[in-house]
Amino acid sequence: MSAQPYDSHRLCELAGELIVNVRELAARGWTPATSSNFSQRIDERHAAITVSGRDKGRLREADIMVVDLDGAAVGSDHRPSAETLLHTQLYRRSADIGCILHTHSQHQTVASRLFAGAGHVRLEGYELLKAFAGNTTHEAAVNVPVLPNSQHMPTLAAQVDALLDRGPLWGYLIDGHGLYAWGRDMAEARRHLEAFDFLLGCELELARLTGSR
Ligand SMILES: CSCCC(=O)C(=O)COP(=O)(O)O
Ligand SMILES: [Zn+2]
Repeated sequence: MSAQPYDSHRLCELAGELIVNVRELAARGWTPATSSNFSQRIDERHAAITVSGRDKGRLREADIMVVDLDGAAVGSDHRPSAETLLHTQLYRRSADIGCILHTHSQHQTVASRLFAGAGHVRLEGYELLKAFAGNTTHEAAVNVPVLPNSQHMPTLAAQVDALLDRGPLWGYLIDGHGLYAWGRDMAEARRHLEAFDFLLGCELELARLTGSR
């Protein structure tokens, strides 16, 4: 029997962390109807990712599989997330990215619709902007890009690559779809995801109260 081409202890640890965190996010209603996908980097060539179509609220070890950074399944007959390329492109692009969280919360989805025309949501003046790694002041604005939705992952991946060429990025929205957020590890990715969701909720509420959109 050939050994796995990755550290299986590390996979076990990462899978356990994914299960706990994904279930918590699902309990908030951020992963409706089997939507959303989640991954963690195992090493420079492999990532653990959710199997396509699984109920993220009941995630268990069998719902997590390994892919290489081209998105091909490693040692599994399951189909990885339909959006695997959006994960692997980020792992390929930066060795600093260790965890990627994609959710479909109502804030994320409604904000993506409302701001699709503008192409981004400008987050400015919030103390919580300091939640984003490297942001030391509430004075720095963060633009969350909104990409047109597509079922063609290479099209989306090319747009994300172009955004990354322009400067630091912690996440992006896809119109009518949801949010991708990432970080060095689960804790940082989750902090970014939660900050985005909260701040998008603030923008929606402000738009409602002021009738500005
Ligand atoms: C029913 S949700 C449609 C697909 C999607 O957007 C998603 O996040 C889940 O896809 P996966 O293949 O990762 O289950
Ligand atoms: Zn999705």
